[in-house]
Amino acid sequence: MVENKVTVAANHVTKRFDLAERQSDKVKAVFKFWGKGIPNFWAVKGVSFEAHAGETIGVIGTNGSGKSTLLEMVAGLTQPTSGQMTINGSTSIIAIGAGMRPKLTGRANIRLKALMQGMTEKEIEAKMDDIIEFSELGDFIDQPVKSYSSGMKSKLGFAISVYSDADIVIIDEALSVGDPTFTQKSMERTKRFKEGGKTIFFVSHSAAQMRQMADRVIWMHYGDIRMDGPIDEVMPEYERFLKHFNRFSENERLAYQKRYKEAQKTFTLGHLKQLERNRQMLLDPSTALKRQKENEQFFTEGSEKMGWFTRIFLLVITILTVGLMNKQLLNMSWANVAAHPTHLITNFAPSKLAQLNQRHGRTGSNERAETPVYSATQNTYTVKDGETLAGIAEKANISIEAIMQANQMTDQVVNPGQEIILPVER
Ligand SMILES: Nc1ncnc2c1ncn2[C@@H]1O[C@H](COP(=O)(O)OP(=O)(O)OP(=O)(O)O)[C@@H](O)[C@H]1O
Repeated sequence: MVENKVTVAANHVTKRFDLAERQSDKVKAVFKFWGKGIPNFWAVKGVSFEAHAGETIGVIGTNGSGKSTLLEMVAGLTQPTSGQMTINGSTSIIAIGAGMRPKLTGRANIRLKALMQGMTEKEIEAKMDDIIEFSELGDFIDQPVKSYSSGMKSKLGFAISVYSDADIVIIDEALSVGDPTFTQKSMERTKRFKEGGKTIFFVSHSAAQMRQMADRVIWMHYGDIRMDGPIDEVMPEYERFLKHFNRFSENERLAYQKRYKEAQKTFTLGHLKQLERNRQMLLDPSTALKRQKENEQFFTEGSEKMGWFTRIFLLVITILTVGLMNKQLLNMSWANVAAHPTHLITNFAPSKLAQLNQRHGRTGSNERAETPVYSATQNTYTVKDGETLAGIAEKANISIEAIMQANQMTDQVVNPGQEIILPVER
């Protein structure tokens, strides 16, 4: 039976955002396998549900509870951090301005979105007039979308989706900004989707719209599913919560939100795994271990999947590469590479590299440089009391410039006890 077909299956799905504000934090985020230092925020904390063909599922929750993040994962616009989101069919999301190119006209956006949803040019041409008529945008269809009001964007998005024939339609608050006549017309159309066996996810803060549209409701609460069930069971509970929440004083409300948001920052996949283990034990202790093993994959994220062996292997490769570059570029011995591992970095400024290239006889035009070539296969020399750079240069029969170049010195000051490189002319 069509109605029993599972179209969406979410299995312990999470979504983590990095709260990295500064650029340096973002650079650190690239090296995630080091793992620490970037504050996390878990917008979705391990949700599981199944949706079927012919179901209209309302998604409710206070602001920031994770509704849009969850549905963006259903639409495939963003990937879960961990867990599994299985989508069985094509998807279409209608959110205010979602997927619209603001600089293109309404008509061009229709064409683009329809192409992305797999329609052929011929199909688009055949449906174009109907889509424009449904959108009620009239002459504005040839104006850039950036000039549209949010209601107009929503009308355009809705009109495109009505004709896209996707199996899973996600309506994320798109009906909250249109005028009542358009909203009513769109709701009627959505009901027809349902009759056609599509799965509809419907987000709205309007209890009346929810009651008119949905037969089942998922209540999102700070990244968790607080309730999932028939509308007659979930809506009264949600309304009771809202009534209670709205009676809070400003301070009580802030404290409540802070407590939950804090839990979203300190959440870990280990914690989720433990909760699931406990749940399995309560359900059936005899199969709990088996289930635990089957579910293991859902509690690791991409970067965590990198085992310790891989991490150590990568570390060794990185050290060897930097060492080899030091040796080749700076002509250092392995002993010197070990003694000055950061030498390459301090030499890496473009001007320094140019100096090095010159030192190695490499010029931009691949010609050999005329200037003497010094090798940093050095003698190191310890500056004695009262010695000057000029005196050392004279004794060693090397120019002051060559010594300064080999040691990246910006002035001629040397101090007793300081180790300097005396380069050898090749
Ligand atoms: N790119 C992002 N980076 C950091 N945090 C984000 C990002 N996107 C969303 N969030 C946070 O994730 C949480 C969930 O956001 P989401 O938009 O999914 O909530 P919502 O339930 O749809 O809210 P609303 O009803 O206001 O639309 C919020 O606390 C939000 O601040």
